[in-house]
Amino acid sequence: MTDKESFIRFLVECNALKFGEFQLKSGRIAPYFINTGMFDTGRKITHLGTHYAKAVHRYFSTGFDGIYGPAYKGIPLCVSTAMALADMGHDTGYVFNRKEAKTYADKSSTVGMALDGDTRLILVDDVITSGKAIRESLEVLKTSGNPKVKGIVISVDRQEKGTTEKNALTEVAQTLGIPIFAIVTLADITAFLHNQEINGQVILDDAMMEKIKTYLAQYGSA
Ligand SMILES: O=P(O)(O)OC[C@H]1O[C@H](OP(=O)(O)OP(=O)(O)O)[C@H](O)[C@@H]1O
Ligand SMILES: O=C(O)c1cc(=O)[nH]c(=O)[nH]1
Repeated sequence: MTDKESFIRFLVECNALKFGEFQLKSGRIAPYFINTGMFDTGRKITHLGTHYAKAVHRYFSTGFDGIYGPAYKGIPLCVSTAMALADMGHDTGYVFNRKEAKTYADKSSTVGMALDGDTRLILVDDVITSGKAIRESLEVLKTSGNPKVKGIVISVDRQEKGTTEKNALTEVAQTLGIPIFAIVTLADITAFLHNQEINGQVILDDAMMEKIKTYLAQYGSA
């Protein structure tokens, strides 16, 4: 089994990949959803952090000072990635933002390592759909020391349109000049799961595959 296949299997076994009908942040109604909140035990989040740490190391080596995870789902992602990187011999910082402003004691809008204009971060997030969340999370940093974001690693590129017809990941990478890498794409997921039995069950059958194709006809952009 390839690394990508074992990651997809892990998504399925933790129920982090669901098929059905879901409203997304962008307002799109999608036939599938990735919920990294389902990595809800120490073992699962450790395993997830290891996948992210390997990807961060593969694409960015040690050229960064910390891992930034946008709230909320990015919080366990940045912590578990930093822990896994430390286990791999690269002790690095981590930081996440507050979604709501805090008005007393430590009022800063980020929690974790100190940030300044020389800090080099890697942003980790769960998925990219339209790219809105990633753009918003980069804005937050401008008023929090203005660190440099050297790259972005996500679990799944849903391979959808951004603000134009272009793929959201490519659009964000090009307009912001930040390289983005996904552990897997939707195409990897469908290629592996279509009519494939996992623990005795096919979760992506022909009918669901048709729904995904219909959705992609409207929002897809590979
Ligand atoms: O590319 P986009 O169209 O922006 O969509 C993807 C984003 O939407 C969700 O964020 P949300 O703020 O809903 O996440 P949370 O559950 O972590 O608070 C998800 O965690 C991604 O970050
Ligand atoms: O676009 C979204 O809002 C979204 C998609 C997805 O697969 N998972 C998620 O948490 N959010």
